[in-house]
Amino acid sequence: MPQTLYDKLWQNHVVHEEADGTALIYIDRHLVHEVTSPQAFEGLKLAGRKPWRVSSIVATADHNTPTDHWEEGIKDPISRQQVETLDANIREVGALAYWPFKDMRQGIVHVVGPENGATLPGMTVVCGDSHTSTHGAFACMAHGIGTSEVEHVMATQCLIQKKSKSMLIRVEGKLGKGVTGKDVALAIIGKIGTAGGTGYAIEFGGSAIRGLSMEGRMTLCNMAIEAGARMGFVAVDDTTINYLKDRPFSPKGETWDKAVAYWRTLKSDEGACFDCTVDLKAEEIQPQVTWGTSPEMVVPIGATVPDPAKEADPVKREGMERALQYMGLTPNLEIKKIAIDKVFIGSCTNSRIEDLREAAAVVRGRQKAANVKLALVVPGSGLVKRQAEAEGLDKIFVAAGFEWREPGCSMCLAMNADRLEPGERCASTSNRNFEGRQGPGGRTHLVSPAMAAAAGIAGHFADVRDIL
Ligand SMILES: CC(C)[C@H](C(=O)O)[C@@H](O)C(=O)O
Ligand code: SF4
Repeated sequence: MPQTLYDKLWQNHVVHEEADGTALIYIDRHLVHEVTSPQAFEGLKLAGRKPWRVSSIVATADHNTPTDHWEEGIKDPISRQQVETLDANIREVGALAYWPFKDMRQGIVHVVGPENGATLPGMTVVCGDSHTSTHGAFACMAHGIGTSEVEHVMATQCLIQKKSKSMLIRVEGKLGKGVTGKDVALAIIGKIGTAGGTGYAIEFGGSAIRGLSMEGRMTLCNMAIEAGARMGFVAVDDTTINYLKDRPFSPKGETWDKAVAYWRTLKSDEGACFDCTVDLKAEEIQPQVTWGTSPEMVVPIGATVPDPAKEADPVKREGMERALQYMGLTPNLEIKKIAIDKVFIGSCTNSRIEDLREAAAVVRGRQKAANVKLALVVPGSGLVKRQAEAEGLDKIFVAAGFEWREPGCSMCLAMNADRLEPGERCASTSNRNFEGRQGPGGRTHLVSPAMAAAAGIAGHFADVRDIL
C-alpha cells in the first residue's frame, strides 16, 4: 500500500504500539535549551538516573541571552541563573554538542541544529519548545514537548504518542518576486486558521514548496505549529541533500552515500492517501502582514484592516474588535498607512543567512525612516552572523541605521532585554503576535524579512515589490 512520508517516519520509530494506537516512539535527536530543561535535569537527578543516550543531546542557550554587550554578561539575575543552570547541567551529564552563551556556534536552537547537520532526514527530533516543527523541513518527525516529557526522553529515549491524522498542503506554481516562505506560511494560516491543522501532521508539497530553499522550508515548517499542527514536514530532494553535505555532524564518506540512499526514500509514495488536502496557488500569494493578535489575522499588503461590522459570526466579530482595540487600529485603514515604531528581523522563523540577504537587498543604499526608533537585525546563530559579515551584510544594515546584534531569540519574546514598550508597534519577522508577546502592551505585525526591511525604510508598511 502506498505510504505517506508521515507513515514512513512513524513506522520507522515505533518501539511498541497498543491496540488503541498509543505508541512508544524512539527519539533520535533531543535539542535542549535553558528554559524548559532545568526541572527535567532536576527530576533525573532526584531519581538517580542518567540520560539514556547522551549523544542524542544537542544544547544551546538562546531565549535568555542578551544580544549586545556580551562582555558585560547577563545582567538580569533570573536569565543569568537559567543560562548558568543549563551550563552546569550539560557539563555534568554531557551532550553530543553544547554551544554555550558566547560560543561561536551559539544561537537559536532551531537554527543551530540544522546548520551543524545535527538535524538529519528521517530523524525524530524533539525539544521542549513548540517551534521544533522547524526541523520537519528535513523530512523529520519533529515536534515540541513539555518539560516532563523532556525528562521522560532523557530517561528512556522514548515518548508516548498517538499518531496524528495526515494533511497535505499543496502549493503549486511559482512564487512572485518578493514573495517568500514566510508569506506562504502566513497565507496558509490565513486560509485554514490557527486551528486548521489541529490533530494533523502536515506535509507541505507542490512545485512552489519544492522551489523553496531549505531556509524557506524551515520558515514554513516553523509556523506549522501556528496553524495548529504539532508538526509539518517536507520530503527529501536534492535541495535537502545539498544543504547537508559537509555539515559538521552530517555523515561522511561511505556512510554519507548510504544515508543519502535512505533519505531519498523519505517522500510520500505515488497514490498515498491523506486525511485532508488543501490547495493553494503560488501566483495568488502576496506579501502578507498580520493586523491582529493571532497569526490568522492576516491580509495581503495591498488590503485594508478588516471591518468587524462585516463579520456575521458574533464570536469572531468580538475577537476582531478586541484585537483592533489592542492593536490601536481602526477598521478599513489601509495596511500601507500603518506607521511603525520598531523593526525586528530575527527569530527561529527568519534569522538565517537567506533571510538576512533578503532584508539587506531592500535596505542597501537606503536609510531607516526617522519615525522608526529602533531596527534590530539579530542573526540566528554565531555562524549566520559570521557568514553575513563575510558578505558585508552587517555594513549594509549599519549604514542604513539598523542595529547589528549578537545571536539569540531577542525580541521574539520578552525573555531578555530586547522588547517593545507599551503601545509600540513593530514590524517583526517572528511567528507570534499574541498580546504582550514582544513586551507588555507591544503591538506585533508579522511579516517577512524583506517586508520588515521595507517598513523600516518607509516608516510604515510598504509593498516590497515596489522597492525591489
Ligand atoms: C520558551 C519556550 C518554551 C517557548 C515555546 O515553547 O515555543 C518559546 O520558544 C516560544 O516561542 O514561545
Ligand atoms: S526565536 Fe522565538 S519562537 Fe523561536 S524559539 Fe526563540 S522565543 Fe521561541
